[in-house]
Amino acid sequence: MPFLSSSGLWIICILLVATVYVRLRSRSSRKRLPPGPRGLPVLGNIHQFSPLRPYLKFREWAFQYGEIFRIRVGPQEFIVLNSSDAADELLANRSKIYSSRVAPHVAHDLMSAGQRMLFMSYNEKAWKVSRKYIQGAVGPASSSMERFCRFADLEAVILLHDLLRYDKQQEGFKDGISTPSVHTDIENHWFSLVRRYTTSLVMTLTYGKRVSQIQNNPRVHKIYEVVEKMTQVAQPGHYLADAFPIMRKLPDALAPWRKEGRKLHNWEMELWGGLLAEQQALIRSGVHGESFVSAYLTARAEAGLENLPGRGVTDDGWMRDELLTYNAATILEAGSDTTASGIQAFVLFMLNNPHTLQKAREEIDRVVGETRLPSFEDEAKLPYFVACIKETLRRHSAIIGGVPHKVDEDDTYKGYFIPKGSIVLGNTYAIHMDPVRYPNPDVFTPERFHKPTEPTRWGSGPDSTDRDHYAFGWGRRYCPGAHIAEWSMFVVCARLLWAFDFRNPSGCSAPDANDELGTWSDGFLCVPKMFAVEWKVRSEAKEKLILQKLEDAQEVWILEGLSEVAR
Ligand code: HEM
Repeated sequence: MPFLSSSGLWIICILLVATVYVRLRSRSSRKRLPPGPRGLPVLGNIHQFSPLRPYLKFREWAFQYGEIFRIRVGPQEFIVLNSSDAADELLANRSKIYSSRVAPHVAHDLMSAGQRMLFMSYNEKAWKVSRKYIQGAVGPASSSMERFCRFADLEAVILLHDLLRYDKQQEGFKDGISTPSVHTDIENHWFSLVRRYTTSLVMTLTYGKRVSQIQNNPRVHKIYEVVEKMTQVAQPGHYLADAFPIMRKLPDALAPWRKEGRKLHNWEMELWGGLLAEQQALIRSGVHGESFVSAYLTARAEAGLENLPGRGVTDDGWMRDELLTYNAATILEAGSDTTASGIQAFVLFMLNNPHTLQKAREEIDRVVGETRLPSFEDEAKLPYFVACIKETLRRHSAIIGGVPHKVDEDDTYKGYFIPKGSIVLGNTYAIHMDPVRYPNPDVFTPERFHKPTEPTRWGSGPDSTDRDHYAFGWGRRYCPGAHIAEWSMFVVCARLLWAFDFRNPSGCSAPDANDELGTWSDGFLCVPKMFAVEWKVRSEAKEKLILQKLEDAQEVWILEGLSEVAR
């Protein structure tokens, strides 16, 4: 059978079968699908948008087709919702049937061995169990928020101190030597100091271990490498086997992605599995801090299940080791770069809008004064500053394109048929840039959210129809870490404004926040590219206070008995 040796012919056969399948399916459905651009047979619209920046094309199509449009990626139907009304109605009000996912085959089945909850279907027991525990560890319950606020308060002091020291190291800035506005080495850049803050925080909540230093810390850098790799591998269009399920039946010799996916699984498990094994050893030795994983392992051991290797959940709902380690990993991954980039984006918008920066700083100075740091308790008295954070999340949230959901049953919306199994995407970018809902959407305008006489309402309020923005998604897949993300942005950004006269180094101008391609990275996480900032402390008194708070923080770490994450 010489023809079988040609992978090209195999692929053609498969594509032909897929074409026939798609044609038959579309003929059998006489119902009215939403409008959308014409695509190619078999491939659909896959060639019409950049898989690394789909949100730009999706916004154009939103203008053209209105609040709902349909495209096809291979055989996969893709319904895009471009108004907050449509997204609220389907993804929130009808979330019982709109909360699944279409898992990318290579990223989920192979790289994650089916254990990454972000990709799991709504009806999977493993998702329900995972969601419950993650929500408990990082969600809005008062016990987790109390723990989070205690550690965030201390970690934010360390960040201030790191930036004080960082400024002193950047002699080039002070001498007026021009510094490139785009760096490639994150290791010694202030971006990594913000990453240290977010990663240490989620590491403490998850494993009871701190990250005191990010430089020369390959393990912590690897968390970011895994996120980068995973989001790249999961990108629609990256593998034909994701779009054409029939290709998954090919033998190993014709399916190079299979070997690659399994290799990636082993690579990431060196990190995640290592963290779990260390925690198990600590528990056995009786010396371990308070954390999500240690509390879970202790409870599981008390139920007589100390050793529970393997994947998934038991019949009575206990997570086996590999699912547990992936859930811990999910908190580390989802809670690190997203929040760090939110803080970096805030700094970028402040540098782009000096009058806003001045107004927010004046509010903070008025409420806080010189002799103490801004704290969580100041929130109600800082409505303009809170509005600046909301506007940052509206104008450019890290997951700018939204995370696709899948619908589990046939449905209709305003007369349009939405077939079961379609991917349904809340088009966050188009919604956030809707000129009716947000006049002059390109312009950074915190005033649109500034309501000084009303109590503070964060994006994470319970009612999705009454939200200021949609940076955290919708319905039953709504981001469980939204509260801690917003609170981190609150405490860190307030302290940055209070402590530093941050500005562009002389000879550099801030990157233009409206330059989508030049200033923001591409990919699933669309975050600011590195840019230079001079961190100049605003007064000696403030510097002294930061140094004193640093000593207090270090005493608390010792009292809490928090160990350091091994490098
Ligand atoms: C500014 C920071 C953050 C942003 C913009 C963000 C945004 C999002 C979005 C858009 C989703 C998908 C929602 C949907 O499918 O409708 C999501 C899911 C998720 N987020 Fe966040 N997030 C942030 C921070 C965090 C933090 C700090 C954590 C945890 C420590 C976290 C944990 C998760 C998890 C576990 C999911 C998956 C939920 C599921 O699939 O059921 N996120 N996030």
